[in-house]
Amino acid sequence: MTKLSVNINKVATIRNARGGNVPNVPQVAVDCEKFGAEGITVHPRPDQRHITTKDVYDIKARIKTEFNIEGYPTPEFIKLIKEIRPTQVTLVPDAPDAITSNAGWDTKVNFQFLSDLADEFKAMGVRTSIFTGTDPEIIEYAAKTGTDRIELYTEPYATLYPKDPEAAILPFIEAAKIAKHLGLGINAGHDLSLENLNFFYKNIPYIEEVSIGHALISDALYLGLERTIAAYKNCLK
Ligand SMILES: CC(=O)[C@@H](O)[C@H](O)COP(=O)(O)O
Ligand SMILES: NCC(=O)COP(=O)(O)O
Repeated sequence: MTKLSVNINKVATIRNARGGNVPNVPQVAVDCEKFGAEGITVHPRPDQRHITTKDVYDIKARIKTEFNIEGYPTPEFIKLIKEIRPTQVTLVPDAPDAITSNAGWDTKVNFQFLSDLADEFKAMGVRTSIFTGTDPEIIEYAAKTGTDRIELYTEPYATLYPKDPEAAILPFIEAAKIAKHLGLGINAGHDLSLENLNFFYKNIPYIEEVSIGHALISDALYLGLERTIAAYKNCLK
């Protein structure tokens, strides 16, 4: 079964536009769970432009499913993970001013850094996932760090999918096979949508979790959150 973790960054973007508490971000997290989400994902960024540090504590206090916190492992981020102890930490190599995540780690170059972090998070009982592309060598080095999982960066899949679905999925099928063979759990995310999710799932049904935010929250403007989450879960069958 592939779990759906709803990324609620964009809900915080709307809230922050006015500086008040509308929409109420932790309440939206609770409601996503009520509507069937099997996890909540947030990606607090250094400029706190959407999810704030306070949101992370407030969400942790309210949700009952899996909490996935994504981010670049600065000392502040590592401290947050130590205090919150989420279900999963996803390490992402974003520069502080990145508009959004735009690449996976070079796990060869950053091997020692990532290995030390995987040790540290695993010792505190937090599942670790490393954001990667599909290059086999990158995945081999990810496995050597001792990480529990990788998260495949699916933007290249989403971009090519409308033109050539078979070509778009091929590197992901190969990458997932290698990761599975190496004993890694596999997550996926970035730009997954109602248009491209089912094809991804059908080709790699053993993906453990997809985290989806931008398209899902956009769809919810038309369909409402409850129908939207049901529609996304329907793509994972
Ligand atoms: C790690 C990843 O793929 C991202 O999709 C991310 O969590 C989204 O971040 P933004 O919502 O800030 O674009
Ligand atoms: N890890 C990917 C994520 O959480 C959401 O990415 P997106 O759906 O907002 O592109």
